[in-house]
Amino acid sequence: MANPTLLILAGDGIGPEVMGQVTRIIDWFGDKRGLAFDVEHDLVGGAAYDKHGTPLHDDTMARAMEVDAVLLGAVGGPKYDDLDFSVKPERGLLRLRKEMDLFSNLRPAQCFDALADFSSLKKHLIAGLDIMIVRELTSGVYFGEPRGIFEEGNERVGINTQRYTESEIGRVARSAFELARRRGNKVCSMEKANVMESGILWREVVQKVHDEDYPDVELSHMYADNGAMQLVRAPKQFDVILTDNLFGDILSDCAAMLTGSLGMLPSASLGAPNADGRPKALYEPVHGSAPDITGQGKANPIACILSFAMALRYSFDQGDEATRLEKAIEKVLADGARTADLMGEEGGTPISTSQMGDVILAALDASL
Ligand SMILES: NC(=O)C1=CN([C@@H]2O[C@H](COP(=O)(O)OP(=O)(O)OC[C@H]3O[C@@H](n4cnc5c(N)ncnc54)[C@H](O)[C@@H]3O)[C@@H](O)[C@H]2O)C=CC1
Ligand SMILES: CC(C)CC(=O)C(=O)O
Ligand SMILES: [Mg+2]
Repeated sequence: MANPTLLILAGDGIGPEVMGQVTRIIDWFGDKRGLAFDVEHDLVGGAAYDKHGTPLHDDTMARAMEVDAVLLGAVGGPKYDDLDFSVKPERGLLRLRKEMDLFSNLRPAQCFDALADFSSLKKHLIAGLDIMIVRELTSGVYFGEPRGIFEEGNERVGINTQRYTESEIGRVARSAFELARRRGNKVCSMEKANVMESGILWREVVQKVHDEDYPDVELSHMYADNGAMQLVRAPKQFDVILTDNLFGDILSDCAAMLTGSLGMLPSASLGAPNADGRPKALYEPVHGSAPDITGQGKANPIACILSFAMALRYSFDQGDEATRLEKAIEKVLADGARTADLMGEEGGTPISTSQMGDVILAALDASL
């Protein structure tokens, strides 16, 4: 049987640095576990703009549609801040999400025991934390029309449109309920139904999908601003949080700090299952290109490595191998391995991006 195919788009800033460690881990699974992938590399974001004048070449888009999974590092950076909006690096990533129809973005926030002291919250609030944010990814205000900056009288007006159809809400709600059934069986849906019509529709559709097909799952609704507050007040009250594109973007960065660092949070962006039952999928860390630490060997590669673990689980039916990788990360953290972002007030000597890769590979070897 042919090997599964992986398209790696390392992107910009720390993207290539963290992805460098992921490729070592992919090689390890090929060498030591007989789990070989056919890996291809291509450009996205500013790197693609520099070569092709577009943040995502059509050939790259076409290949993303064909492979079994895409792994992405990060896009963007100050070098590209003044580019026309249509060719900004971030547009390359948004095009991938839209054209691959990756409507369900899974952003798990789990607190590793070894980092429970490191979070900016008190230990008892986050020890054992395990929540899953399900963020709608292909619609909402990031894509709605009209959008743009227009002349209006003697000044300019910036417009973005929050737009959701019932079917867009329904399909992501289903994915959240399905996930909840395999976890703590609870979904909290977050919107702003008090001030936005799209929020009213969101709440109605989520409730209807629940009542018709998932009555066994515990469902609650919360305004997203209260949700942000509750996430830092008592995060363990949540199991699955279901929310839209914009609120999900913000709430997941917030959830990252519950786990200690934005450098720890992975994500999976999934579409509807293909004929073979496998969804189109893109895996990427939640963080961006981190221009402030690019090129210094300081980036934490764990979010990107955990994203590959999600690929093993969700695209390749390799849940046991995903767990092996997650346990290896748990072990190195327990042994005290820390990149600079994980240094607490007590200080200590951080290890570099590649040294974090070294110790995780050693822990994988020890797992055999
Ligand atoms: N999915 C993507 O490719 C995303 C891209 N971006 C883009 O990235 C650029 C920078 O955006 P920012 O707002 O600065 O967000 P960011 O996530 O790149 O960085 C925020 C802060 O977290 C730190 N950080 C992030 N990842 C880290 C890691 N792995 N290890 C250690 N520290 C880490 C950074 O050093 C920075 O202080 C922008 O161009 C933005 O549009 C932002 C978010 C997501
Ligand atoms: C297109 C991205 C830069 C938006 C973002 O911050 C994210 O998806 O996390
Ligand atoms: Mg974000």
